[in-house]
Amino acid sequence: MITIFGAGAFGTALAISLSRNGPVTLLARDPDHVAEMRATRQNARRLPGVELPDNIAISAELEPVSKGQIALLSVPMQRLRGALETHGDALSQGHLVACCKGMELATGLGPTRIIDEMLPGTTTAILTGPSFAADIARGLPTALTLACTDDKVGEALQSALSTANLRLYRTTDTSGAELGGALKNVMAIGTGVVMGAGLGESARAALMTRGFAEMSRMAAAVGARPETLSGLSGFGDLVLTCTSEQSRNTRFGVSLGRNERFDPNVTVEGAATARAVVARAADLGIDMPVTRAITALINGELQVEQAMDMLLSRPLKEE
Ligand SMILES: NC(=O)C1=CN([C@@H]2O[C@H](COP(=O)(O)OP(=O)(O)OC[C@H]3O[C@@H](n4cnc5c(N)ncnc54)[C@H](O)[C@@H]3O)[C@@H](O)[C@H]2O)C=CC1
Ligand SMILES: O=C(CO)COP(=O)(O)O
Repeated sequence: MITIFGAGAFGTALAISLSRNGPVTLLARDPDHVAEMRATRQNARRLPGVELPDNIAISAELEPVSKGQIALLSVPMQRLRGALETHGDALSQGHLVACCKGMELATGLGPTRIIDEMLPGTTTAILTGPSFAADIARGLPTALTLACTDDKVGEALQSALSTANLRLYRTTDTSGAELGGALKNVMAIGTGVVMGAGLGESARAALMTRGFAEMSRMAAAVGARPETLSGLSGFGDLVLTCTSEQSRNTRFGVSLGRNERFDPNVTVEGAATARAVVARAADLGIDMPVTRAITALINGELQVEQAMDMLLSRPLKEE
């Protein structure tokens, strides 16, 4: 039995996909949400229009996870620590797989580092890569990265979490995998701004490419492997997120580029993460001008024209 903690779009999509392999428990924190999903066999709040198969048990009560049992943590990044503070005891025996993308604002840590800090001694892993929840839920073909520092556990997780339509590639480089997923969301806000402000597809390609250079720079500074960044969790997810309006980060950026309001209830991981990345880059002593410009736009400190001037007026240099 796999436990999925967090009944948002992604947790629900993973529950649907994994229910092909066997029974799954999907945990929502709001009892009314649980009642709704049980009655309608849909998660209308987060992933409307997709049926929840019968072998998904829906609950608001987290039963203690037994030794070696798999638990996926699919809550937004900035909520992960709080969720572990509340439910750490019940989760501590399991193989925990973070399913969130981002960097914690207060500490600059990624999800596997937070799990390590909160539950020392647990084997942690992260499932990340290019995938929209709606695609996974519909059973469309998807490939993701499963990163786990313990390769034996990683192999078991890879096999348990792959399905006929969901193909997992394995690595032990958790820091590279979580960094790629965090930074691509920041770049997606930037490319959204470019498209929203009408700056064109050429500018979008330039931002993605120079953004990828910054992702690689930070990855090198923290000891992540370059091939992780050029794989599904880095380059792959950058391409998907920056080129599709299915992405909430992209849509948020488009609104920003058009000076339009954006629904504050929509999860936009890249916004808080951008601020965390700027602080982390300063600590590491690395230059990330694209990230800085995007963060200033998010913070309302720069207008689009000023951000473009700032980037375009930098000294010319070698690629
Ligand atoms: N939606 C997508 O297509 C994908 C999302 N992700 C990642 O998955 C993570 C979750 O995103 P979504 O599911 O899309 O967000 P969402 O906004 O659809 O849902 C978030 C869910 O987390 C729950 N939650 C928040 N705090 C909680 C807590 N303390 N305890 C229990 N539940 C809590 C909320 O009630 C909500 O149901 C994010 O980091 C996102 O980047 C990754 C790949 C695809
Ligand atoms: O992570 C995702 C795609 O891989 C989902 O992107 P958004 O969070 O921007 O919707």
